Amino acid sequence: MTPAVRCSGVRHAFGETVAVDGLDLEIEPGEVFGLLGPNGAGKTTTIRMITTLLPVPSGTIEVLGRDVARQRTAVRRLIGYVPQQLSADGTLTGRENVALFARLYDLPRRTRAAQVTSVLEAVDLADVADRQAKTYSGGMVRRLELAQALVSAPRVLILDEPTVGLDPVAREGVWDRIEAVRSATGMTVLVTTHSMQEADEHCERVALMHRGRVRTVGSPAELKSALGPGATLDDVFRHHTGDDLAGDLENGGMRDVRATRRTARRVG
Ligand SMILES: Nc1ncnc2c1ncn2[C@@H]1O[C@H](COP(=O)(O)OP(=O)(O)OP(=O)(O)O)[C@@H](O)[C@H]1O
Repeated sequence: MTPAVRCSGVRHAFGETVAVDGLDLEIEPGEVFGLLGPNGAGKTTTIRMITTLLPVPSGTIEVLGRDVARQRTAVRRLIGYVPQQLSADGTLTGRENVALFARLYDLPRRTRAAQVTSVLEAVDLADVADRQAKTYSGGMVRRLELAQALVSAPRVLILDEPTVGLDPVAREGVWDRIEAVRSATGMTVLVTTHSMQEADEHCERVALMHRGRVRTVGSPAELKSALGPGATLDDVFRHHTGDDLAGDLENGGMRDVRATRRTARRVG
C-alpha cells in the first residue's frame, strides 16, 4: 500500500542550524500518527516541508505517492493543514471563515455552501456559524480552524499542536471531532503534540524526534513495553532524549504561556 507520508533521508538547515538531519518516516493511510519531541527537535520544520511550505533541500518526501518538491499542487490538493498560528479572522463569522477557504481551495461553486455547512456541523459549530469568530472560545476557534482545513475533504490532515493552550474539556472536544471525521472518511491524521497523555490516548503510532531525527517509532503500547513494565510515555520520551525533558519542560512552560496567549485567546 502507498504510504500516506514517506520521508527518506530528509535534511533541512537554516544557516548553521540543522533542523532536520536525515529523517526517515513512514505513515500509513488512515492512521492517527503523532510526531513528538522536545522544543527544537525539528517537528514544525518537518511538517512545513510535508505541506510544501518549505523546500526539501535534500532527501525526498512523498504524500500518497506524490513528490512534494515536484508535484506541489497535487500534494496541496491532498492535504489539510492546521498551523500553530491563528488562521481564523475574528471579524468574519465562522461560516465566512470556512467559505473563504472553500474559495481558496477552488471548490465547485454549486456545492460550496453545502460543503461549508457540512464541515461546520462536523466540528459542532453549526449553531454558532453565523456569529463573528471573535465571540468564540479558544476551543471553538480551534474547531473552526479544523473546519477550514477539512473543507477541501483532505486525504491527509496535518495539525501542528492543535490543542496547546486549551483546557481539558476543549482538548477533548477537538480530538472528538478529529476522530469522528477520521472514522467517517478514513483520512490520515498527522499531529505534533507536547502532551504525552494526548499521544497515548489518541495516536495509534508515534515517532519520537530528537535533534532532527526519528529516535524511535511504534504504538504507544509497544514503546512503553519495550522500556519495561510500568513505563509511561514520559519515560519513553526521557529515555530517548536524555535529560532534555527537564530543559524542555522549562522551555515548554514559557512556550506554553506564549502559545496559550497566541492560540487560546479570542481572535480579535
Ligand atoms: N526560520 C528559521 N530560521 C532559523 N532557524 C530556525 C527556523 N525555524 C526553525 N529553526 C530552528 O530549527 C530547529 C528546529 O525547529 P522546529 O521549529 O522545527 O522544532 P520543533 O520540534 O517544531 O520545536 P517546537 O516544539 O518548539 O515547535 C530549532 O533549532 C529552531 O531554532
